[in-house]
Amino acid sequence: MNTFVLIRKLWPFVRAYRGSLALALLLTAIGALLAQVTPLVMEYTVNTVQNLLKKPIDKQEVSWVVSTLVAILLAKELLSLLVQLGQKFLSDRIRFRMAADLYDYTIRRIVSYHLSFFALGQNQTGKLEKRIDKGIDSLTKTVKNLFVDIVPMLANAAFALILIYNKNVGVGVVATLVLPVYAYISREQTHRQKQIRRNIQEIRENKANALFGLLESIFVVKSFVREGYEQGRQHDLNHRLAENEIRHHRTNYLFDGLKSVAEQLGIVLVFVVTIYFVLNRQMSVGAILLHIMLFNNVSAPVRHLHRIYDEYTEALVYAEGFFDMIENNTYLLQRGSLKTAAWQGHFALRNVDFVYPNGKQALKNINLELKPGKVTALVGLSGAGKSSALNLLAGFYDPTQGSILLDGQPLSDYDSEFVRENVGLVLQKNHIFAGTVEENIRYGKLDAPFEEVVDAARRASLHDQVMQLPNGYQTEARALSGGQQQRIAIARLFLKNPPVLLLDEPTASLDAITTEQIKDSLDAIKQNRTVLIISHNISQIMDADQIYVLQEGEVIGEGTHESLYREGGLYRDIIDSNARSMNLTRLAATVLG
Ligand SMILES: Nc1ncnc2c1ncn2[C@@H]1O[C@H](COP(=O)(O)OP(=O)(O)OP(=O)(O)O)[C@@H](O)[C@H]1O
Repeated sequence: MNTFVLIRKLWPFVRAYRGSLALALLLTAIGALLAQVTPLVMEYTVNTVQNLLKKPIDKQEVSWVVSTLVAILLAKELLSLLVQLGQKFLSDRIRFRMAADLYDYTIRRIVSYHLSFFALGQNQTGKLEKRIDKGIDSLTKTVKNLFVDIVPMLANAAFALILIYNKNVGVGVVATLVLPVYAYISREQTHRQKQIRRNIQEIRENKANALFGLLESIFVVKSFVREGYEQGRQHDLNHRLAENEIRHHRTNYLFDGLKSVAEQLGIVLVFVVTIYFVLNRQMSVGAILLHIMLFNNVSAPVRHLHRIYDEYTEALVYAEGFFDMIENNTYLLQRGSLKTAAWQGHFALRNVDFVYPNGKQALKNINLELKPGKVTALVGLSGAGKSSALNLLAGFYDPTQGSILLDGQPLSDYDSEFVRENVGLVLQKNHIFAGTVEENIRYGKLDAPFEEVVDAARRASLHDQVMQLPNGYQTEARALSGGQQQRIAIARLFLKNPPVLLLDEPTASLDAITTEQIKDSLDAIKQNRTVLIISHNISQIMDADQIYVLQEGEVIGEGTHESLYREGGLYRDIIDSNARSMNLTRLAATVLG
């Protein structure tokens, strides 16, 4: 990414603050002019003092000259202070507000992406978090550097150079000569740092991700006594980062030293040339002080310019990853605008192939239908592609080949929010947010009164257990057991009350009695809805109106429980295994007597 592209991408975010920017630039010009006052006053002082020394001391004249100079210097300092305060205030306002806008925009973009975006290795939680944070931080710094720091510095250096040239072209040329040397050293420095910076960025992302992973899996780490192994993995990353940081800093010190030499050389040259003119009586003694101070006004900003350039090149590296992430239209849900009141909820997959972003083909030439008001079940061994099919129906992913129809129209023609509003999901791993039980259930219907939340919890066989908790519905939901969390997800679904239900192992982590209660509740809300259920629990499968048997991503059988069982094959094997694992003979003998 180059500067032009970066400014073009940043401009939409900066535009809102163009008034503040213009004001900051105005203050900049005033500040740069003020910075030249001191050298001029010093030149005048030296020359005046020299003239005063040539004649007998006139106390009145001396005190007038001294008080005037003190007044000018104090007034200049006061004005400079006000200008700097104004600049800092404006710069902070632009920076922090723009950071907030960038965060808003990033969140809006990211939550609208397809799940396939989050399935990519480079987009794991920790890495994304680091990229967003570092990206926004670098960009806001860049705006401050570009619009608030660089311009004042350049203005200051330019005004000082103009003044030097105005005084003497020879001294001006000497002062200017140092600049290309400076620029060359800075460019070399940046060039050498580029790859190191990329390494640092990559390691930082991996480190954040590894730390997230470690904290998330702390139970597994402890149960397998893998503390030492995990420490080793973190240690490698930390040390690789440390080595790169050391190389980065070492290069900086070296080049900073070179630049300091160039600057000192400049001062010596300006000094020598000015002395030459002074001794030839072409300049006053005050010119020595004036030129040295003006040269300082040229070199000081240039010295800072490198810091800015440095931060800027770092920002370019981070900006690249950041904009790649927030401008990724490939993962934006491309959906139409269709919304229909005559919703039937008839879904159909037609010759659907689906390949995950990592290249794994999960579905091959799938044809299946979810009929309105009917219960459809997907059965198959682990990894057969059942959840993948459900993900496609929920619109989380798009098929690689083939089409998904909803009431005869391609699913992609529908407004995606409209479809998701009408579809309720209970997944294998139901995410419970940080928050109370009440907040987590209410997520199904944000404006639901408390009574409705309680009613949903009752239907999900959760209410009684919640009431036994010391803080009832105000208990932190993540502190509940796996089965209780599963029921929070089911209560959430009851509250949402959608016409289509997609259930992936809805009772996976529940005990037998709760499973039966939930089954009854689900049976009650299944009436007149389109339902898809995936379950390894045969009692939930047998009642389905239509069952599809999946094997290695393909539909290998369809029908009712009875017809599929008669056909034999995988379905029969699954049912028989289920029956055997339940030890049906003994169970029947004890239960039925
Ligand atoms: N996010 C993913 N990225 C890549 N491959 C995936 C992803 N999710 C699933 N797969 C792969 O796709 C195939 C089908 O997985 P899927 O989860 O659909 O199976 P399933 O029938 O639901 O299995 P289970 O009964 O164990 O839940 C598997 O081989 C799995 O490894």
